Amino acid sequence: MKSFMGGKSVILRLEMDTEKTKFGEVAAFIGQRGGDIVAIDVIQTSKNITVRDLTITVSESGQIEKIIESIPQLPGVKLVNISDRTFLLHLGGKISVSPKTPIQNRDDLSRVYTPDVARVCLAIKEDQKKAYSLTIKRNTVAVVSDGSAVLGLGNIGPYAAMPVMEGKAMLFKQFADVDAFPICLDTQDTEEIIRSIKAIAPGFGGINLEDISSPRCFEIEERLRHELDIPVFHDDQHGTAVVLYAGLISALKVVNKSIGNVRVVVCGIGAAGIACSKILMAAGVKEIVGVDREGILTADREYENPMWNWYASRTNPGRKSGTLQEAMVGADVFIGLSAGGILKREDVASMASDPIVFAMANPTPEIMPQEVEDIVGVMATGRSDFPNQINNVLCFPGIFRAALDCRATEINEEMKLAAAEAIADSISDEERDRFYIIPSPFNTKVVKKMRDAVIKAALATNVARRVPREYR
Ligand SMILES: NC(=O)C1=CN([C@@H]2O[C@H](COP(=O)(O)OP(=O)(O)OC[C@H]3O[C@@H](n4cnc5c(N)ncnc54)[C@H](O)[C@@H]3O)[C@@H](O)[C@H]2O)C=CC1
Ligand SMILES: CC(=O)C(=O)O
Ligand SMILES: [Mg+2]
Repeated sequence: MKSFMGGKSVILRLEMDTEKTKFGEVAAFIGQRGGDIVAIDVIQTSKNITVRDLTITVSESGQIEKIIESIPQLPGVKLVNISDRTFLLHLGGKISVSPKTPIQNRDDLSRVYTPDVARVCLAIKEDQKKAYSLTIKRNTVAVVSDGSAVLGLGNIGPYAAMPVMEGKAMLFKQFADVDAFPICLDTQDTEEIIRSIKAIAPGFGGINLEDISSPRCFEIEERLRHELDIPVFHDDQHGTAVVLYAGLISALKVVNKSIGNVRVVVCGIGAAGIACSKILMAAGVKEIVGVDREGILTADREYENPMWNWYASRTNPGRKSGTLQEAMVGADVFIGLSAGGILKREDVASMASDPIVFAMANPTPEIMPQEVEDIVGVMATGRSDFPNQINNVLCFPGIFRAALDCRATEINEEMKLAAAEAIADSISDEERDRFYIIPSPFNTKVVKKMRDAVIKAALATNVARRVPREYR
């Protein structure tokens, strides 16, 4: 049987002999096995035979496979076809390019293309800044990956990375009307990546680096920030840190603890884990203990990864050593940016009272919310199907909207902080509770608030090359 890789939604095409089984019996049979029929399409009917597509969702992975396996138990019912809705959504890719104006006659053709386009080209040659007014540059961002750290799936390469990058491009457009292109590079060489991105930069107003593994991601971003005059933003570092910070401010209010007094464990000292730790240090967290595959990072050891030596020298003031389990004892906050399923209920039970657990690995969190619901103060994941989604989708559309609108040369610390505060301010004290610490990506207030706050920060720090009309 086809594997659904943990999928929770499927379309089953069933042929039913209505003399042998009534549809109500089929529906009840599926319901008893945990399937919720959310749509029914009648494909064909004849005297005794009816063919229907049933769209079924389940709440737990593995249930779809069980339902499919048990269909032969139904008398007179034949399984004709199985479609995975998620794969259907990806057929042919998720985005396309469409012209802003139709080309209806030869006159249109000569203006959008040759000969008239040449005059526009020469105007830009004369004054390169005109690229912002006469091309797509001012509203376009490149979403660039090398496929080396895709979600928590690891180094799956540039072809397999494309669905995520297409998804990010969709989110840019839907949430902030930014035109984004997914670009997956067939190289994991630092210099080649830098060269490739610099070579494509003329057509873009910003570069969003995505799912490039650490420590290469740090040098790539740093070099590009200096060598390009458009914002370069590694989403997994800064987008994640902005949203994490906003989520933590809110969660601490729920459990009534202060940022200066909490003990924080960060698991996964890669791109996201390091950036999140940096923002927490800047916000006044005094005790952070970092844990990676080799256990707790401590200044008593020398690591091959230069970022880990840097990290160990600035965290773990008590020079603890040992395992993740040992780090968790008495901690107030767990921040997971590592891999799925590595945290156990006992680990959470060993934390301080009202623990905050942000299990942010995708697609599988370090621990599933249902395993610890009754013993956590606040629980969040990076996923869309649980409450409290802490995910960089809340940041990158709005922060780039602002950076493009004021033609910022970079996205600096002040702009990131302004973005975090705008997210946190989108929830009032009355609204906030343990299941609602962070606004939904569908909350249209967030991008507007973020745009305003980030543009003001860009203007105040002199990185804006254009003052949008409403700020003049
Ligand atoms: N919710 C969100 O918005 C975001 C979530 N993430 C998630 O965070 C995770 C890491 O992403 P990146 O930092 O971009 O990748 P990365 O490859 O730069 O870093 C991952 C780090 O986790 C460590 N790690 C892996 N398995 C581990 C284990 N069993 N125990 C301890 N450490 C382990 C690796 O050694 C590495 O240092 C991924 O699952 C990703 O999906 C990343 C960015 C945003
Ligand atoms: C959300 C995201 O960017 C990641 O998991 O890598
Ligand atoms: Mg990512």
